[in-house]
Amino acid sequence: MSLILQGVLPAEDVARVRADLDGVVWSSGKRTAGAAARGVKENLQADGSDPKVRALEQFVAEALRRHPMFDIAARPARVTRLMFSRYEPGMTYGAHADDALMGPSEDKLRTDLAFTIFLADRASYEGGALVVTTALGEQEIALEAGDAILYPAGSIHYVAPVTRGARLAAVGWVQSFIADPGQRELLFDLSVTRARLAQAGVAREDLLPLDKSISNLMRMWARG
Ligand SMILES: O=C(O)CCC(=O)C(=O)O
Ligand SMILES: [Fe+2]
Repeated sequence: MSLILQGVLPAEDVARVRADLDGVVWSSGKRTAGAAARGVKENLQADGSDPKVRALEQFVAEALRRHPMFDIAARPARVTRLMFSRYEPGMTYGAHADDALMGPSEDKLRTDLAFTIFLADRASYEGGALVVTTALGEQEIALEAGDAILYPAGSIHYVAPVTRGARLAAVGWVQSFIADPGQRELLFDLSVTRARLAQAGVAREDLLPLDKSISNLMRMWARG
């Protein structure tokens, strides 16, 4: 399941992140690419060892975790560090599926879901859509600054070449408590329905059997 998360960062926070990123060192994205992706990855990445970049990563990661849909869509057990990427005209990231395991060798996590938080104003660049292959064909995702997409890390996807301006984004990966996408979608549907029923005024005690089912399915399926 893929999901758009609207308004992960409000406009003023996007502006702040962008201003701070203006002053950092950018180097070839090939340094952080897995073996399979190295040949097709042509972008720039902010230097993750810079404390200023690290602070920005944390700021953006906290905003993502606070988004009301992130938790029920991803059921995150662990999240990688974020990477800030920049694509200037001619830059692209060719078709690939993400590595199944990421992180330092002693502490790898399984990448169930990938996310991209778009940071550049949509009108400020051309090209640069994230294109994800789904059962229904290719889906092009180019969102407003501050919005994010959550999608299966195991899908084939690419970033279309940028033809004008600069595409700026933060990307990262999630290991979900619910590894199976079908089970995760089922829990998502139940949680969304629960929220809608509560909003429509259904009494708390009448929602208890549904709450019990959601938490017992979680208990049945969750693996840390
Ligand atoms: O920038 C994006 O939208 C996706 C980048 C990507 O596919 C990756 O870093 O593996
Ligand atoms: Fe990727």
